[in-house]
Amino acid sequence: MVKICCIGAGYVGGPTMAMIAFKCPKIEVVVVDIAVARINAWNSDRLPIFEPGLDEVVKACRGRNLFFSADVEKHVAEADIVFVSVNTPTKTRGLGAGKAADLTYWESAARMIADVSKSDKIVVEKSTVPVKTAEAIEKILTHNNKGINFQILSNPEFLAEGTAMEDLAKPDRVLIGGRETPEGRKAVETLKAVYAHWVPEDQIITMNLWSAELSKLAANAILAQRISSVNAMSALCEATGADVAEVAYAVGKDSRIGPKFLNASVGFGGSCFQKDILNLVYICECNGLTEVANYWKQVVQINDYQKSRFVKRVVSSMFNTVSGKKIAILGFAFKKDTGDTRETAAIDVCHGLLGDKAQLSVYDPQVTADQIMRDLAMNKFDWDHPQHLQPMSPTTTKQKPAFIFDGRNVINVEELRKIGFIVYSVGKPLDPWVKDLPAAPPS
Ligand SMILES: NC(=O)C1=CN([C@@H]2O[C@H](COP(=O)(O)OP(=O)(O)OC[C@H]3O[C@@H](n4cnc5c(N)ncnc54)[C@H](O)[C@@H]3O)[C@@H](O)[C@H]2O)C=CC1
Ligand SMILES: O=C(O)[C@H]1O[C@H](OP(=O)(O)OP(=O)(O)OC[C@H]2O[C@@H](n3ccc(=O)[nH]c3=O)[C@H](O)[C@@H]2O)[C@H](O)[C@@H](O)[C@@H]1O
Repeated sequence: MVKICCIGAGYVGGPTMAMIAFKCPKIEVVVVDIAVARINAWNSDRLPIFEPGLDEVVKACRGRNLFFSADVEKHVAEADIVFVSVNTPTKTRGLGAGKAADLTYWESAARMIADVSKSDKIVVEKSTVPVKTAEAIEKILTHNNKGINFQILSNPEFLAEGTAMEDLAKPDRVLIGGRETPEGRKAVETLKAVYAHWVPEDQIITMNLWSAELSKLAANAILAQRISSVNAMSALCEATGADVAEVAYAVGKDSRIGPKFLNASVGFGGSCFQKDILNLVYICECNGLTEVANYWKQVVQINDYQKSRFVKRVVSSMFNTVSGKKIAILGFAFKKDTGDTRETAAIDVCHGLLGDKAQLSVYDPQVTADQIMRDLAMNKFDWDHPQHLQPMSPTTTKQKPAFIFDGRNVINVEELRKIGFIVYSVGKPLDPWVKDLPAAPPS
């Protein structure tokens, strides 16, 4: 029986391994993590992450051929294939801070694999990593040469949160990169055989290691670029009376472009798009490709612009101040069907509004109040200007007129206008109220 161990029981490790166990009953899969609370949650009735369809798959396999354990070293030592699915966040300090990927977690996982291994292993990069990481990992693994053969494969993950189980069950493609040596090719075939249990062979693409590593960064950069492109258009739509949904529909009908990922929004969020593009920017800079780096940087800059544009719309619509005004924020996670708040646009929007002293009530069915408070904790209360000393205008106490600002274009504008709301929707023809206000007043 092939034994798989996955280091990292997060949004990728958990669902991915659950799907492998589900589709391959003869393979034993153990997901390990240093976060004991997370492992306990995976072993409980309340899984640590919310994903539609995940509960059912975990329940079908847990205790059969799917296990969650905090005994990291034991299960790594016993495995034939070790997936590494640890976090690779943006570095916050040192060389490349604010851009480069922080590979601390990856490196410590690799050192541990090297230390505890007593048999040959295939080590699979599941985390999103800078191109050429496999070379560094190889060096770590073979540093204390104990006569053990390690083959490194790149097998980036393309699932999106909220649809992870669907994406895993029917992936557009599975990508495997390996060394172009007989041992490398053999390792690629071994991993391919795992996915071939449910993925058609022509959808399992194999290539060299560096192409596979870079393909992941490229895919995320191009997806995010589509959103920034349509969001840039949304600003022009508002200025001209065009409707971004109509424009996106017309553009997406071109079969060369396609309809997906053209929804204008308050900006993309999530743990990966921004981090992966910044990482790409850093890699370009390190390779002396300044123009290429600047090109991709612009995708993130437009995303930041879209978030601040949204906040400015809210503030300027409500008489240029939201101080003391009650604002309900519906939805806090970075997209629907997830409780993940990492890099959610809602944090920036809330910070922008809190900066102008708005009173926020935030609700999201998948996010706890504690989590929201933690995410917003960076705000400082303005002690010099206590709110109770500030005069309340009649409009702030009565809360009229009432406004709705739709950063997702999901509400029925006409119905809400009928019952008296002033409505702003990203990229849509402007409400007469908003129309005469500057799109982006000076901050
Ligand atoms: N979240 C997503 O939708 C996707 C994420 N990715 C990539 O997958 C990787 C993981 O992402 P997530 O699952 O979202 O992160 P996560 O933060 O949810 O999970 C990572 C887990 O690794 C554990 N960990 C860290 N160092 C460890 C060590 N040395 N030993 C054992 N456990 C360790 C952490 O405790 C954590 O539970 C990242 O590189 C990300 O870019 C790729 C595709 C989709
Ligand atoms: O590497 C990763 O982590 C993953 O990143 C994204 O997945 P994810 O971030 O989970 O979710 P998306 O559906 O891509 O949405 C990202 C953000 O873009 C926003 N978005 C998406 C689509 C769109 O048309 N408009 C738009 O604003 C979403 O609301 C969300 O805030 C990619 O879609 C996955 O393929 C990739 O594996």
